Amino acid sequence: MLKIENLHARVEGKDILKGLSLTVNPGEVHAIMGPNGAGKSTLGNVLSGRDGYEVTEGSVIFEGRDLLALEPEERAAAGVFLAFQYPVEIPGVNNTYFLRAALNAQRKQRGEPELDSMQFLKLVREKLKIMQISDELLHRAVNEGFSGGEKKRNEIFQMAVLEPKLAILDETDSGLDIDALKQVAQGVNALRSAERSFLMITHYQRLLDYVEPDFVHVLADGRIVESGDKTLALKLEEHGYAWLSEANA
Ligand SMILES: Nc1ncnc2c1ncn2[C@@H]1O[C@H](COP(=O)(O)OP(=O)(O)OP(=O)(O)O)[C@@H](O)[C@H]1O
Repeated sequence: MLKIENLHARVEGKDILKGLSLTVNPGEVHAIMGPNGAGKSTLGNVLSGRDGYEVTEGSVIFEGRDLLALEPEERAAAGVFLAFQYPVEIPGVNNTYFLRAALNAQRKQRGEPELDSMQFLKLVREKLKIMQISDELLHRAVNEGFSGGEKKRNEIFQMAVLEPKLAILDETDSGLDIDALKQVAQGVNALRSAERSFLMITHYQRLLDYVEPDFVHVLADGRIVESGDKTLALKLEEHGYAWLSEANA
């Protein structure tokens, strides 16, 4: 589904990704861990096509297509979703309206018919049920005045509605209380399927107690330096990243 080879990327003239390679097959959940400033968010931003990130070398093939050649909205329509580390507030824009506009823009790009308000409402109700969340946040402006946890839950709800093929979650667990963490994890698990893959950027192994990854990778200094199963996350929790450099020395 996703094949990243020797990816190099630069931000503001600074090299951040320095030869990152990663393959994700359909249905797999990959956790990306690593020290602060290693380039984890940069990876998510490069994949989603955010402005200001310059790819200087390497390739990214997504479902047989050159992802880097696509515009951000084409990537979204192709099924790439990024849940932001810091979700943005859009004052004055109703959350439900925003979601419907986003979904319909993607459907239009794919040549699918747009959903009218009744069809959309039906979809929203289904998703609210699956995600086990109340509709209270939907009536407010996008993320405006939302608590940190509410913003993260809203991101997961957006993901549920947009039904991406590849979901990149950038520290979606940070700042969540225990109940919200379980709720977000439950949402992710409900969306796991044989066709949908996840890249979960996280600092904490506790998320992985609830969403069991198929693979755990350590991203350090712009590349993947170690990969393993979920026991790798437990070792990192116990010993920290220094252990890895010592073990590899
Ligand atoms: N827009 C930008 N302008 C300047 N430097 C940037 C920009 N975006 C990222 N960087 C730099 O790139 C490096 C990698 O940042 P990135 O956010 O990808 O790291 P990270 O692994 O996600 O870190 P954290 O765990 O702290 O969230 C950092 O040194 C950061 O300061």
